[in-house]
Amino acid sequence: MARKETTLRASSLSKSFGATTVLSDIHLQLNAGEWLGILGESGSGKSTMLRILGRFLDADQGKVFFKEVELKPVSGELIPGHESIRLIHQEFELFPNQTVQENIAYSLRFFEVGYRSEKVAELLETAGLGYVKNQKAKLLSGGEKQRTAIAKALAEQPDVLLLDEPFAHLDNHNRRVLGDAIETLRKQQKMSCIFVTHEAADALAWSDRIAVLRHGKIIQIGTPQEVYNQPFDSYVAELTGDINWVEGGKDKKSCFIRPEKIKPTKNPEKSKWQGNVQAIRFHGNHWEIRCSDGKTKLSFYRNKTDLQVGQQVMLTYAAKDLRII
Ligand SMILES: Nc1ncnc2c1ncn2[C@@H]1O[C@H](COP(=O)(O)OP(=O)(O)OP(=O)(O)O)[C@@H](O)[C@H]1O
Repeated sequence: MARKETTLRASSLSKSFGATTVLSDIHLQLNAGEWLGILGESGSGKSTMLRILGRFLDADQGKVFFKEVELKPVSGELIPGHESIRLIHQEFELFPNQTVQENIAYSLRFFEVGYRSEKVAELLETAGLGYVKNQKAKLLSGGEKQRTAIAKALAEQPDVLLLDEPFAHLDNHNRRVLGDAIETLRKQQKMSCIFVTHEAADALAWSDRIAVLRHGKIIQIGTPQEVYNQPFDSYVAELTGDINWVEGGKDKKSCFIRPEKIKPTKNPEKSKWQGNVQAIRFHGNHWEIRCSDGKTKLSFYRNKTDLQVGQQVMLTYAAKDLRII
């Protein structure tokens, strides 16, 4: 099997601010064309890691390689960053008094006029920005600013795009528009991308692989399916989705089942658990039904339901869907 080409690689990175260790022994590899999500809670060190990978901040220890060439320290240099790596901060860095298309065109200023116009038009179209192309950047909404910043960065055709919370503060619709835009542009330009997020749903939906960061350490790296279905520990299990802890493991948090794997049954022979409905919540595309037998709580999802609060219910699940950590 052909070996995957690595665009960015971090080896044993550590970083402290004063007495606080923010990153500790980070090993990471970004494959060519890959979309890697860094999932972690606020303060886990995500932005610090991106700044080191983008060569905006030096690690105390460890090395970063771009296409297996070690990046030089940034301290003491006038211009931070790297020509093939673009970091988009939460603050976007647009020219506020220039229009959307002028912002994007700026990244292409060294190219011939015809090519530049063609490329700007293409990026406006893919990023869904045609309707605001003549709007000054300072007048854009958060989602439009975010898309303009990404289109501007992509105009430079970087090998690696680093995105700091790209979906933060966006409603569902804009989240989808932005995600689709990045995905299309990324495929067209064969770019690799690392994005950080504290939202498990975004990491699961957009990543080829997810690295889970906790207190500055990567505790698991895997495909979204691996991280969701075979979490390394109870922290990852709870971070990545709703969970029911059930008996069967070595302690209270070692055996679990996801709510979508449980269903109600009317057949006592199939029943694995019996309790009463405590609450029913509507989530748009499914109902969440929370039950209790006085000792344990179990919740499950249904597309439709005629259950009532207080009603007795028997639940069943397949033994293969129980996960032991
Ligand atoms: N320049 C700095 N000086 C001192 N402490 C810092 C500095 N930059 C970051 N920190 C601290 O390092 C820790 C990690 O910060 P970082 O911004 O990397 O976390 P994060 O996971 O990106 O958080 P968030 O999701 O809230 O943005 C925090 O406790 C933060 O206060």
